[in-house]
Amino acid sequence: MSKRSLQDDNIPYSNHEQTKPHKLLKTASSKIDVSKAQSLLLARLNGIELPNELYGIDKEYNTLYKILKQTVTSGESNSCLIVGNRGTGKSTLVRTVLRDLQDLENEFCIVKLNGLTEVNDRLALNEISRQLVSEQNQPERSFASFADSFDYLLSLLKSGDKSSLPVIFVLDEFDLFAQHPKQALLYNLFDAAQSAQNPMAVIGLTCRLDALDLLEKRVKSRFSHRQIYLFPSPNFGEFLNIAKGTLALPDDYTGSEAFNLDLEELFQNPTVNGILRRIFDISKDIRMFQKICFPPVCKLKETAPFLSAEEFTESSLIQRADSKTAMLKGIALLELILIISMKKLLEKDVTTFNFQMVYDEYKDFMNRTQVNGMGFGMKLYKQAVALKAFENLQMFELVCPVDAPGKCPKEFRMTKLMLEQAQVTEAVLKYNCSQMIKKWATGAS
Ligand SMILES: Nc1ncnc2c1ncn2[C@@H]1O[C@H](COP(=O)(O)OP(=O)(O)OP(=O)(O)O)[C@@H](O)[C@H]1O
Repeated sequence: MSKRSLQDDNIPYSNHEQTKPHKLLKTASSKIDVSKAQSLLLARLNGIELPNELYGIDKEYNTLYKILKQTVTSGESNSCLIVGNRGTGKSTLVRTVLRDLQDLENEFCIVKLNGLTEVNDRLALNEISRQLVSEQNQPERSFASFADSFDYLLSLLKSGDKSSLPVIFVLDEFDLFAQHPKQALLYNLFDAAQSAQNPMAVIGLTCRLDALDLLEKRVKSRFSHRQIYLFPSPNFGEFLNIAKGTLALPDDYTGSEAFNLDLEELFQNPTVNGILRRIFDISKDIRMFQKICFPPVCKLKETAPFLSAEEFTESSLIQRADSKTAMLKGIALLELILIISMKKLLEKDVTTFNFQMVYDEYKDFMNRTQVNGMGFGMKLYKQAVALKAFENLQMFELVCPVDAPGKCPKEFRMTKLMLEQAQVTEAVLKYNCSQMIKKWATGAS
């Protein structure tokens, strides 16, 4: 079960007293089964394997475990909605509870549906029947109509020896099921759960806080109104624990002790800590960190069995590359120079500008470099040519008008740059152009 974070609230990890990994232990027991460890970590990153532990959601775990245990052991029907942002651990929570329930003696069936794939009630019913049929070893059947299908499903639930088997329905992307016409599936499921024909639990997972409001009155009245809320990690310590939990090896893995000690060390590395801090500050989205983990995990090998901080840095830079900066790689030099001119205007607190102002800035730069005799082999383009380049930037939506065109001539229409100054600097530094332009863009000239 989950372990509480030992960190205090809102205290960065680096401020804590940390147990230094024992270098000797690391070298002495570095015999790690790398390919097994790599497969496990990749399975975790892909959401196939569950993490070692759940962090910070003990209460929610207990609530759900209690609800489902009652269904499995005492035959009580129930329904519950788990609400939380993307990546807050809804599926992980449900899967962990279901896994732990399987340790009990009692048998039960699980039916998993997803609103993204079961886009209408007919498909959902076929899927329910398919899963129940395969669970209960009954011959597969095809259905001509919705009614047939639902009748067959109910007969599976009600009749025969197997009728006593509790069924747990897990409805991922629950809000999408509410968009099905008449909400027939939800109505029938909640109705069956409420009328206790057969022990069953209906668990809905959703990101929408207003999911309940999407239900029709007759559906809502059959729902138990139990809701479990999950939130993103409230403090950096917990976020670090979840991130570390994704990469830690279970104790029964060969060399897990050395690997986990090295992991501790890695998380104390200022660069890796900085990457995590940035993700925590921006979005608290653990999946963003997991994306960064793929290349370092893929590069594990017998000769390099530990995760490397350099790989994390490189991978995070690739993940951070945004599409606009990437787009700037392919633009013409004149277009880039116009963008730098706009950046120069932004530096002077001029946030909206027309072509004429941008061209003047460009002309100024060219004159300065020519006068000092430091030309970089580029002549001053005529205004008409520069205007064409400016229009190209508008076409790429890197520059956008601030108001309706009206009768104002093109050169004087006010526009704004759709890039951050940092994005421009980053793009210029990567662009194959003269040092003089780079210096100008970075403010050194
Ligand atoms: N409290 C937690 N403890 C351990 N791991 C967690 C926790 N919360 C999230 N994770 C990890 O974050 C990842 C995303 O979690 P999960 O898939 O359960 O999110 P979700 O809320 O179901 O997202 P979605 O709404 O997109 O389906 C998983 O790899 C999971 O292991």
